Amino acid sequence: MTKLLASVTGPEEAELAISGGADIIDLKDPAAGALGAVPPAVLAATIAAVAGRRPVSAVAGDLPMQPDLVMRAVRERRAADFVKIGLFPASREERLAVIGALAVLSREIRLVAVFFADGDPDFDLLAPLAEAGFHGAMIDTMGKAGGGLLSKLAFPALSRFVDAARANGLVTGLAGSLEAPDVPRLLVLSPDYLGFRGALTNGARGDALDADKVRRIAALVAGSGRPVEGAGPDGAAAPAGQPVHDRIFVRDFVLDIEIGAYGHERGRRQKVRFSVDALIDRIDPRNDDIAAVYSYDLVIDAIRHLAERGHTDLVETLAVDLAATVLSDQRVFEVGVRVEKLELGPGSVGIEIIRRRQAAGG
Ligand SMILES: O=C[C@H](O)COP(=O)(O)O
Repeated sequence: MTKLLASVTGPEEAELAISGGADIIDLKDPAAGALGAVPPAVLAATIAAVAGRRPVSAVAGDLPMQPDLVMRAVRERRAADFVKIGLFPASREERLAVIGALAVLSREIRLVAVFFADGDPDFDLLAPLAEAGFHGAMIDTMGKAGGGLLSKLAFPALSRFVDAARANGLVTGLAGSLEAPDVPRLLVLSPDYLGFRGALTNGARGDALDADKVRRIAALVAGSGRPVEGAGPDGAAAPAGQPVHDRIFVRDFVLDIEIGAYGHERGRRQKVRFSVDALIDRIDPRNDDIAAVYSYDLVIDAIRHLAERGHTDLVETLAVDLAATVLSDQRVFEVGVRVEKLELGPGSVGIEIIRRRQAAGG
């Protein structure tokens, strides 16, 4: 299950984060950069205040890729349960030198490497990180303006990161100006944790933490916040004679995809148009919560994911796989998928399928 990592500035905010439901207390000075470090004394005070109720992580700081500097910063924070080290922009050799030097500390300190979506992330470093004994790897953003993680790294790339990190035995985390609507989308990837700072305050990243904001994000990460009390299993009860389901749709979504059974269709991409209609539980007007709805974002992410998985011979396969992904969300009752190839003639050719959730036990 995905956990909530909350970045805090010290003992007081740690207390708020714990009361709001955070699973990991991550010490950071937001005013000092993406991975701005707090002094070791603040780390010690926070560890004492948290008193083992939650794991505490500390960041090493926004440091250049110089082994001596990074080693010193990590050693100073060895009291933390995890120390996060940013893989800031540098040559591969420079980053490898830092990773190699840290191997000696990985026996006594759980190290987590932080890639930056907007800082030349090199996922080929996941294997060297695992060899050096790192405990985990996460992605964050260096810049905190101009959009969050999903605007800086596409969903398929994030999916590849989570899969590759896991294949290397690393714990995985995603962060970077994440907002509430990002949570259900990223939960699809089942990262070990999602990290937040900005969304846990009442304003900017540097403002004070707000326990209610933590609570809301914690509920989303836990996958709760679905129908409100008394709404019944299908959301708001439908008045007699009215439909019990609503429909969300994505229409005419065109992507370039490697598809086709003919030889001339291999090794190239062609335009494919997707339209999806999903019947979902009737929307409950009392529950204005992103967690309560099955969002079209989830459909779009699923389409993009399919488009990046490599060559597929048949549109039928794409349609069936997309329908299965959409239906795998318990909030979807029935799905219609239309997949059309657009470059085989003056019109379009393709397939349209409808799939319905099997009744429980059926
Ligand atoms: O480790 C998580 C970060 O502190 C995320 O901060 P942010 O949500 O403000 O980008």
